[in-house]
Amino acid sequence: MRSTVFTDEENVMQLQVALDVLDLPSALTLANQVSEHVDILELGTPLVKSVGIGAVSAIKAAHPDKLVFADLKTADAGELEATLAFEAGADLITVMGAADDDTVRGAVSAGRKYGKSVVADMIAVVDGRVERIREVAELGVTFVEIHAGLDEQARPGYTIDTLLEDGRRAGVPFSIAGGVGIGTIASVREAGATVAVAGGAIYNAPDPAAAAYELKKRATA
Ligand SMILES: O=C([C@H](O)CO)[C@H](O)[C@H](O)COP(=O)(O)O
Repeated sequence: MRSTVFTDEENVMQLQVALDVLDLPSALTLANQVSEHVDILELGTPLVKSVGIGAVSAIKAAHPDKLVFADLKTADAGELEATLAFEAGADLITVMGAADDDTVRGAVSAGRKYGKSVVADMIAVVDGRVERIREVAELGVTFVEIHAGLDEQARPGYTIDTLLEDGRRAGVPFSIAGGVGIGTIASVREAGATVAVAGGAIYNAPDPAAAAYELKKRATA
């Protein structure tokens, strides 16, 4: 694996907020509310699709001191899509871990060109997930995101535990996404995650700033 813009400083787990809103004013408002308590501002996939890649530039311009993560979930044309986001100001982008190896390689190649980071999103890779995590790590991604998407989370009986178990087994740097909240973030840290991703636990909270503050406290405890 290769670390570029992203640095795992002093092995302290970082907190990433997923701005899963659908318009730029709402994204900017939420980012302003929570930025002091988070390390990484993520433009969720629906936001990028709704607003366009210009949303990345707007968030970066408003928060130049934060890492900006464009959750592209690229499934094809890895170099092209990663380049679009890096040119727009993204510090990290996602490529699907389930994508063709050449798609992952293309995104990694763009990351190297721009000195930015590529994260492999393992959403929908369930069987053989640990093996695929190791393969994409070999392809040069900065870290993997072990992720249960919103649809998987909505199924009865969902727990974060299998994500954590695969993170422990994989032996490569990883983030966890999929219902991270006050009740689970300590277990994410204990599993050894580099980054905890929280969306709904922050944007659905009555006070998003307070929720981000509490998560950050537990992320670093
Ligand atoms: O990536 C996400 C999802 O696939 C929608 O694009 C979410 O941002 C990610 O799952 C984090 O959100 P929560 O699960 O609500 O914490």
